[in-house]
Amino acid sequence: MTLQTRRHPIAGNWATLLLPIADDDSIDFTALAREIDILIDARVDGIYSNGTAGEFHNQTEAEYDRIQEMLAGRCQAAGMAFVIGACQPDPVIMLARLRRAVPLKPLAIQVILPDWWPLTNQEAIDFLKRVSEAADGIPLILYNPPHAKRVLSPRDLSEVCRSCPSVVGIKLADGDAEWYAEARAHLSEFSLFVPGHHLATGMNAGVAAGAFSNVACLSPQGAQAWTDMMRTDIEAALSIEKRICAFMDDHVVPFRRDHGFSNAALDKLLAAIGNWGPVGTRLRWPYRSIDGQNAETLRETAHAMIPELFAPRR
Ligand SMILES: CC(=O)N[C@H]1[C@H]([C@H](O)[C@H](O)CO)O[C@](O)(C(=O)O)C[C@@H]1O
Repeated sequence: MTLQTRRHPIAGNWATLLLPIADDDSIDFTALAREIDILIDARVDGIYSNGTAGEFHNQTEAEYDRIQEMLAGRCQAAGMAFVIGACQPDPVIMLARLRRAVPLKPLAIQVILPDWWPLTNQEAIDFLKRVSEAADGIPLILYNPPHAKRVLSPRDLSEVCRSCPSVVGIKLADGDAEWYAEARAHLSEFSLFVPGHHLATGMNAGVAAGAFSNVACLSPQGAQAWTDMMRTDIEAALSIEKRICAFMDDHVVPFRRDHGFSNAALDKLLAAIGNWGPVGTRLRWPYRSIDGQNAETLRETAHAMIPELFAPRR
């Protein structure tokens, strides 16, 4: 694979699977199947499992298998692109999850760097090399979230990923103008995935290929229309982004900043505000969930601030 060809066509608006959790803390697989079908009908660019919002860090191996088989089966039947998250803080479990994802033939597999003791760059390279071999030709996306034990700079990411040709994309948090300049300098050969609410900025900067997106949590179909708009009218998309960011800053981020809720709790709140499918706000023990009543209150605010995300499909 040459530097020019590594940028994989995988791009655009990716909707995350959020786990419907029943009162007894079990996963409601009937609701999960319905959720997948709704996302397929929303005609998003793709669906992915087991990001942070999909609570990959809090499920059994049997549950992991059942989620991935359900996603793969329904997406393949509908011709919908899908990505599997094999992410797990423990490298041995992560490698085993990846091996079980390979036969399901996802478009790509997401992994994180092992996340208990932080890896050196050389250890990260060794990890990605073994993972690449096990992936058997399926492209990899490295997920380096802002809350990782080690958040790598664009320069370090380039050093780590360059020698592993299977790594075609990186999902990360973006930053200021200096970060964008560094990303342009070091990471142009990779497909970069930025936070959903910064996608127009990332695309306008020529840096982002897409997002595994919190905006899709709020409205899968609205996020898709907004993403499509970026290709035809970036100025209009940027102006919508300003209002999305204002909504997040004023009404969603305070749950984390002031009350300590997790990112997954925020993403589930967004889905409950959007009210598009059978996803409640409940997270699995021991994580705290945001009371669903907040979604009822914030729905009107979201519709007033960003009506474009809730407009019926044209
Ligand atoms: C703000 C935002 O878009 N958050 C999204 C993040 C970011 O894309 C990622 O952390 C890179 O910053 O990915 C997820 O957590 C995920 O993996 O489940 C979904 C979540 O909605």
